[in-house]
Amino acid sequence: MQSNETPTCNVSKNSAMAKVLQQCKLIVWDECTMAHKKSLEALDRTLKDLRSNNNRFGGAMILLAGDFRQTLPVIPRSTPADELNACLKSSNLWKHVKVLHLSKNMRVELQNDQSGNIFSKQLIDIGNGKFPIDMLTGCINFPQSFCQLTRSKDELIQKVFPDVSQNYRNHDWLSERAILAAKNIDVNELNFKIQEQITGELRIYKSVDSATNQDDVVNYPPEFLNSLDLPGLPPHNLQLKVGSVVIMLRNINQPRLCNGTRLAIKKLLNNVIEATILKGKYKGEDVLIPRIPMIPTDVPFEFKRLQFPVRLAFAMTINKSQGQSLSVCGINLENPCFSHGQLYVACSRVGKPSDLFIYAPGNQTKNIVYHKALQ
Ligand SMILES: Nc1ncnc2c1ncn2[C@@H]1O[C@H](COP(=O)(O)OP(=O)(O)OP(=O)(O)O)[C@@H](O)[C@H]1O
Repeated sequence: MQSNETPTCNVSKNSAMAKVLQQCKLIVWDECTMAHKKSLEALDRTLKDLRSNNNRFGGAMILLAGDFRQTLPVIPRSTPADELNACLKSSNLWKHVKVLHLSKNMRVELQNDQSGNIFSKQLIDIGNGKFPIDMLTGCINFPQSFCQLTRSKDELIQKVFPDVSQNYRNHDWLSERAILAAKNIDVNELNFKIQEQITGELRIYKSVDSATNQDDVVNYPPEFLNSLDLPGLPPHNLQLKVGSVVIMLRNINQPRLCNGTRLAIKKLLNNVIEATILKGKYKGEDVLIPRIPMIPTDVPFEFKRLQFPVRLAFAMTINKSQGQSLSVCGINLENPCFSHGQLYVACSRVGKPSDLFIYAPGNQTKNIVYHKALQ
């Protein structure tokens, strides 16, 4: 998608994708609250053009699935107003959306746990910004009935990944647990700590970074580019062990290897990583991951990083976890949530309080909800 005012999708008229888009009757767009309004508007323009039909979306029906209590588009260095302005509800197309409600939390219901009713009500209260706030601190206190509180990060790791040095070989065990945090800095620290507990040789892959524009080469030397750790981009210094969990950062072979797929490392070779898919339809399949060039979009100049498109994923950011179900979930709130819906997304990955472990200094934290997003 281009970054101008009226972008279209990058689909040429003769491509296989164009054929699918011309013939389909229904397009399902999941996790729509995270989408930028311009991406939906780009789809509208593209479908009109490809289908030679001036009706909305070229006459196709679009099913948007999502919950506006969850996170909004990520806009670097933005204000709440920027995020609200970027979300689908601010698009001219929104007035044509017919809203249908789902009322049961199936993730909770499936657990058949006696805490179910209270837990799903507590989750909804967090999502709606109705959870009682301590007037002195502006924070919420976690009641005993809501989660298992831990006293330290080490205890959090121990509760979510008990005996990881033995259990990591069991892919079912590994696939159903993760620790979440709002910021990458906390996620990285947790990942290093957990990977340290796995035996085996640490393999280091350094990326090759270069400015793409010849005029920028002298201003942005490789050492500077190497020092940049950007969200959505693998690190320059990628340190992995066999058995570690990683997450894909790009779609390289859909539908098997998509942005967000979690895998366990099987072999760390010089030019390729072999890994096993942990969840979903292709669970258990071994795949090969090559190094690919990646160009980040949120820096004021263009540069390219040649690296394996993966990050460690024993821990991941709350935004990355949206859409996933977990059997055991840890949340590190040392740095509190900083944007709409993050606490609700994090707490609602599991179906019962005994599977939710939280580390929050003072047992309290901020719950950020933009009420305008819920109207
Ligand atoms: N109608 C249903 N009957 C039985 N199980 C269901 C039903 N709907 C959902 N589930 C189960 O509930 C869990 C959560 O479902 P799903 O991931 O589709 O929810 P979601 O609304 O997309 O959640 P989120 O957006 O918070 O990630 C899954 O394990 C799914 O299989």
